Amino acid sequence: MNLVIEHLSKTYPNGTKALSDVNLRIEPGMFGLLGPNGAGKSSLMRTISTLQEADQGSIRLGDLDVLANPDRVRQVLGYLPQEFGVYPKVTAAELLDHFAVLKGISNKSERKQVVDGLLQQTNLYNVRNKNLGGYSGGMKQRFGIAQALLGNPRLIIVDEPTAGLDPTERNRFHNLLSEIGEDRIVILSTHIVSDVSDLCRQFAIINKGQVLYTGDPLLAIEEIRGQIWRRTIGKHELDSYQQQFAVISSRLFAGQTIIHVHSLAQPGNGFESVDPTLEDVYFARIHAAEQVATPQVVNG
Ligand SMILES: Nc1ncnc2c1ncn2[C@@H]1O[C@H](COP(=O)(O)OP(=O)(O)OP(=O)(O)O)[C@@H](O)[C@H]1O
Repeated sequence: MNLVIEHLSKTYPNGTKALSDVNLRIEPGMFGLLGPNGAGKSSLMRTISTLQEADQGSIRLGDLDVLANPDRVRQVLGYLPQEFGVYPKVTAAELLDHFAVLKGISNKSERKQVVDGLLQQTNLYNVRNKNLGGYSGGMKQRFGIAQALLGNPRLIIVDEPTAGLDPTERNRFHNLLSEIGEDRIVILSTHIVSDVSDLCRQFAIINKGQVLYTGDPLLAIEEIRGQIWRRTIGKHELDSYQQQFAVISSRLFAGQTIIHVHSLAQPGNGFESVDPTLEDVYFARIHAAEQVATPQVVNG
C-alpha cells in the first residue's frame, strides 16, 4: 500500500504559505522528510494525520482518500507528535492500557496481551510500573512509539523523534524504528540528516513548503559525486568565499573553518574533492533553491 500526495497546498489564515504544491509517492519502509525549521514538515505531518485540513490537493493511502475519510485514516494511523505529553503520575502500563481502550480494544485479556507485547517491543517492560514522570527522554519517546503502534497501524508518522536524545538512546530508538518500518510506511520528519542516512531508503527534502528533492539517499549521493569540494579557510575569509563560490556549508574544526563548495569543475587552488554525504546533498539542494529565490546581482 502506497501513500500518494498530489498538489497539496496549505496557507494559514495569517498568510503563511506552509505547503506549496507538494507531490510525493511513499512506499512501505522508512521515509525521511528532511527540512530546516519552518520548512512545513509538521504542517505536512498534521495534514496526513488528518489533524488539519489542506486548501488544495489530495492524499491517498492505497485506495483510501485520506482527506475525505479522516475517521477511517485514524484507524490505520499511528502518530508520534513533536511534543508528546504524558501524564507524569501514571505508569506506562496504565496509560498504554487506557490508550488501548480508546483504540477500541475492549476485551481485557486481549488488551493485556497487546499492551505487554508493545512494552516488550519498546524495551519498557521492566519499567512498566514506574510513573512516566520519572522516565528519561529516550524512554518517553519509546513509550510514544508504543502508543503509536496500538492497533497495528499501516502508517506511522514520527515528528522529530531524536532531538534531545543521548547517543545510546538515539541508537536504541533507531533500531526500534527500523524494526517497525519493515512492513509498513513510517514517515520520519527530522532536521537531523544522519537520522535519514542511517535509516531511510526513501527521502524528501522540503524547504519553504516546497519539495526540492525526493528519491533514494544513496542515489542522491551518487548524483553529486565529484561535485563537492573542501577547503580550509581563515575565519574572516568566509564572506569572500561565499561571494565567489557556491559555499553550501561551513563548520569549525579545531579552530579552523572548513567549507564545502558545490561545483561541477575544480573550483581552484587549494580545494580538494571529497566523498559526498547526504548532508552535502541536503545543503546543496537548499543552497540552490535559495539562489533561485534571491538571484545574485551581477555587475555590468
Ligand atoms: N497554526 C499556524 N498558523 C500560522 N502559521 C503557522 C502555523 N503553524 C505553522 N505555521 C508556519 O508555517 C510554516 C511551516 O511550519 P511547520 O511547523 O510546518 O514547519 P516545520 O518544518 O515543522 O518546522 P519545525 O522543524 O520548526 O517544527 C512556518 O513558517 C510556521 O511559522
